[in-house]
Amino acid sequence: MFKSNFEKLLDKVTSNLLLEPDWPSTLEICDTIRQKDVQPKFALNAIKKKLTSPNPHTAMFSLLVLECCVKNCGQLVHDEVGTKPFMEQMRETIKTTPHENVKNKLLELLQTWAFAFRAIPKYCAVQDTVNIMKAEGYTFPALKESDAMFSSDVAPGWEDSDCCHRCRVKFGMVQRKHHCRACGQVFCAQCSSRSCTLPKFGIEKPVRVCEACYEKSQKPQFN
Ligand SMILES: O=P(O)(O)O[C@@H]1[C@H](O)[C@H](OP(=O)(O)O)[C@@H](O)[C@H](O)[C@H]1O
Ligand SMILES: [Zn+2]
Ligand SMILES: [Zn+2]
Repeated sequence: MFKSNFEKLLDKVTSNLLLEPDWPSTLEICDTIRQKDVQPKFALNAIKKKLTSPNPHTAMFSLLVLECCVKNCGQLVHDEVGTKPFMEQMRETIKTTPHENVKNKLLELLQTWAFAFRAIPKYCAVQDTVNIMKAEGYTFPALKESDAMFSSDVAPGWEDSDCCHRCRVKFGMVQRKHHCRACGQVFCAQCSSRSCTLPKFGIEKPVRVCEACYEKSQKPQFN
């Protein structure tokens, strides 16, 4: 029977023959969702089905796929995961899974998502679910705030101007233009002499940024 690229990839990364996660294929799954080769609802239902597998590897690997999709596919996936029905199914899985590591990982994920979505009212079902489960006596692991950084954004396009966005010096033969990769504005060399990584844009190597964006990068912050 015909299997889409997404389904083939999902079978591959949740195979009980895998000894460790197949991250390249897992990220490829995120790409199929982001470029809309597969509907998020369909993809998440397929992942949820694998989550209830009696095989511990399949169940755990499908949970890692879910984690990766929430981190990398942005609103496309958040709009499904942040709903009451999805949260009900996660609660049910925690209550019924025979796999202790799956239960613990799912508790960790619910808490991370609740923190990441704390300022987004439409996803309040996540925090509500955490609150209900705490009231039911479930203990959640310590929150690792760094896990709550989702890189679903892309870096902004570059602006143009005849003067520096920060100090207003005019550009010319000597005073050259430079662009901040974080805000896309144009600056003189002195106002954009810093560099840093931009994980939220998937930029893992240090790139040129302006003073203001550099200062912001030094403080913890989430979307
Ligand atoms: O080398 P120049 O001729 O000044 O050209 C500038 C550099 O390529 C800058 O790269 P950078 O931001 O990495 O410095 C770029 O941001 C500007 O838009 C260009 O005008
Ligand atoms: Zn300047
Ligand atoms: Zn900037």
